[in-house]
Parts: sequence; C-alpha cells; structure tokens
Amino acid sequence: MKKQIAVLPGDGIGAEVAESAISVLKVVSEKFGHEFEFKKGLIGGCAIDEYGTPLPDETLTICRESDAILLGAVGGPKWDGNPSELRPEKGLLTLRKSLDLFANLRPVTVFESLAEASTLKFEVVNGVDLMIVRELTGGLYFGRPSERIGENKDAVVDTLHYTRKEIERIVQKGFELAQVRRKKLTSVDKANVLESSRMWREVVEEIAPKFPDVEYDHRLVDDAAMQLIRNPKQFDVIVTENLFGDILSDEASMMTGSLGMLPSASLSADGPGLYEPVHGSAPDIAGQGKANPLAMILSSAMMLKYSFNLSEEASAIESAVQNVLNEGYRTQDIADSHSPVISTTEMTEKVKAALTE
Ligand SMILES: NC(=O)C1=CN([C@@H]2O[C@H](COP(=O)(O)OP(=O)(O)OC[C@H]3O[C@@H](n4cnc5c(N)ncnc54)[C@H](O)[C@@H]3O)[C@@H](O)[C@H]2O)C=CC1
Ligand SMILES: CC(C)CC(=O)C(=O)O
Ligand SMILES: [Mg+2]
Repeated sequence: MKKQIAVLPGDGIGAEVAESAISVLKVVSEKFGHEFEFKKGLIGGCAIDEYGTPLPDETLTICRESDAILLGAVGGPKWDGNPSELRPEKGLLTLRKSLDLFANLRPVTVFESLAEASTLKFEVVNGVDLMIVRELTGGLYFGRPSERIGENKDAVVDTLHYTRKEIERIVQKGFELAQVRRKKLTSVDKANVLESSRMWREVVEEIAPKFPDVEYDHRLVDDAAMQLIRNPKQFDVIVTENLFGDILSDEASMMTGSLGMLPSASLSADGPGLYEPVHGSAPDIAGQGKANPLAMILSSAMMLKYSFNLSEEASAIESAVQNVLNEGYRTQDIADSHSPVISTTEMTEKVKAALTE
C-alpha cells in the first residue's frame, strides 16, 4: 500500500516526537511491505517565524493532498504575547476547522505495567479503557465574537456557538464508537447552566433510539471531572463539547501515568485524518531529549487504523509499546525508583526493536 503522510512537527517537543513517529512508521513499512511517503510542512511558532503566519497556505495544501496528517505540537513562550491571529495555536485551530476535523478521539488506555506510575491508586486505574470523543470544530474555541469589548476595552466576550447539525454529528459518532466498544455512552455537559448544553441533551435524546443496544446517560461536567478520578472504570465512551473535552482528557491522562502517553485522532466525514498527541509543546523539557514519544507513536498507530484500515500494523505498534514498557524502559515522566531513565530517541529505538522481534 502506498500512502502520502503530511508531517507537521511544530514547536518544542513536537519536533522531537514527530521524528520518533516517522522512524517507527519506516520500520512498519519495511516489515509489512507498505510505502509511506512523508512530506513535511510548517505550523505554529516556527511557521510564524518563517512565513509570518501560523498556518501557511503551502502547509494546508500539503495536508489536503495527503492521505493522513501527523502533527507534533505547537506553541511556546516566544509567541505567547502575540495577538490571537498570530499565535501558534491559531494555526492548529485553523487547520482543524479548514479540514472539518470535528471528531477528536482521545483513547485513555492504562498499560498494566504503568498503572503504578499513575498518581492514582493502582486498583482505581488498572484496567481503565475509555475514549473521550471531543467536538473539535465548534463550541467555545470557535464562537464569535471573541474579543475585548466596550469603550475602554475593559470587558471581554467569548462565545459558545453550535448548530444542531454540529451537535448531531458528534453525538452520532459517540454512539457509533460506543456500539463497537462496551456499548456505554456518557454525554457530558453543563445543562444546569448553559443553553448550548440543553440543546446538546435534546440531541442526545433524539439520536439515542437509533442505538437501542447502547446504554447512555448524561453527566454534568463538574461531576464528570470528579467521577473520572473517583471511579474511571465506570466510563466507556464520553462525548462532549470542545473545551470540556480538552480539559477532561488532560485530567484523564494521569491515569495512564503521563500526558506523554495519550494519543489522538481527529476525523472528518471524509478527507485526511489528523493524528497528534494530546500534549502540547512542553517548553519546560524541549530540546533536552526528555520527551516521552509514546503518545506520538501511539497516534501513528491510530492513523494506521483509522485512515489506512491497517489494524494489524496498528496493533503491532501497540504491542511493541506494551512490550517495551513491560521490559521496564521508562522516560523521565513515567519513571519510578527502579527503572533507569532513557531518552526520547532511546525509547523510540526500543519500540523499533520490539517491532522487528
Ligand atoms: N496540540 C497542541 O499543539 C497543544 C499545544 N499546547 C501549547 O503547548 C505549550 C505548552 O503548554 P503546557 O500548558 O505547558 O502543556 P504541555 O502539554 O505542553 O505540558 C504540560 C506538562 O506536561 C509535560 N509533558 C507534556 N508532554 C510530555 C511528553 N511527551 N513527555 C513528557 N512530559 C510531557 C510537560 O513537560 C509539562 O510539564 C503552550 O504554548 C500551549 O498552548 C498545549 C496543548 C496542546
Ligand atoms: C489549540 C490547542 C492548543 C488546544 C489544546 O490544548 C488541545 O487541542 O489539546
Ligand atoms: Mg489540550
């Protein structure tokens, strides 16, 4: 199989972990006889520095012409003072919107050998296997107006906007995913306060009868945040608004031991999918070889599964990661007192070696 993959490394550790994913995919292509062609593009702060915009047209064209997109992460203190249109994060938001990547799948899978690395108790997190389905192209991150207002610009407004259709398609996706998993969907909202959440609940109620075999419930987001820590094994699929999903997934990452373990897939109705770790550019550890590459590597496994329908190859990557962790190899973020700490590239080499075993 021949596929073109756009690679947007971005900023900070994004660039480091993107290299890890490319080298792992090269091993997969040799082992399974596929041809992957990688085409790089700039996004985020590095694109602002080079082209004066966080998402150059050339990058968007490369993405549109590819079968799938791998992205590291964007952002950093260098650009934090920029106006909103010239922030690195704007590049990523515009890419998601331009490609209509409305469904962000964030699986939270606890590897047994890492359950001790979680700040939560072993018995609470061991066996956790849930999926957060985050709406990605609407909600609070895209509503207009979003600006300083008033005569003296001493007031501010952000807007949470959804059309019914936008809610319908993400809720539908949540039910479909639950149906092929453990058949349980939790819709998370703030319906006791927000009108948008009340429409969200109506839509869930309207779509639910199409999935009679899926058990579903509604939870308020503050309760859901607490329940995730109290008893995460009660969840199978969680479907929720953009901002809520962003926050809940970083929280949920702590069950797996580190934010550096959480992959994601962002999908549209058709067109290329975007695969990126849940974490950001981690300026505090960038350039030091300390980044955990497993979230990015596991994101490339999601690409093989969701964009290329290569489930066996995706499972091979996941098993290689599991074997490396079982052997006790750890980057600093998941290290314990008995494991020697290895670097980003050493961890990548271990995964590649496990793939060829
Ligand atoms: N998708 C993206 O490109 C995202 C970009 N960002 C941007 O990243 C920048 C930094 O944001 P933060 O709030 O610090 O979030 P962050 O996710 O970059 O880092 C949070 C903490 O987790 C650690 N961490 C993250 N990924 C790790 C990995 N792979 N291995 C080991 N440790 C890891 C970091 O060292 C840091 O202590 C900001 O400019 C932010 O806007 C934040 C989240 C997502
Ligand atoms: C635009 C991104 C920086 C928002 C984020 O934190 C994420 O998508 O995880
Ligand atoms: Mg986030």
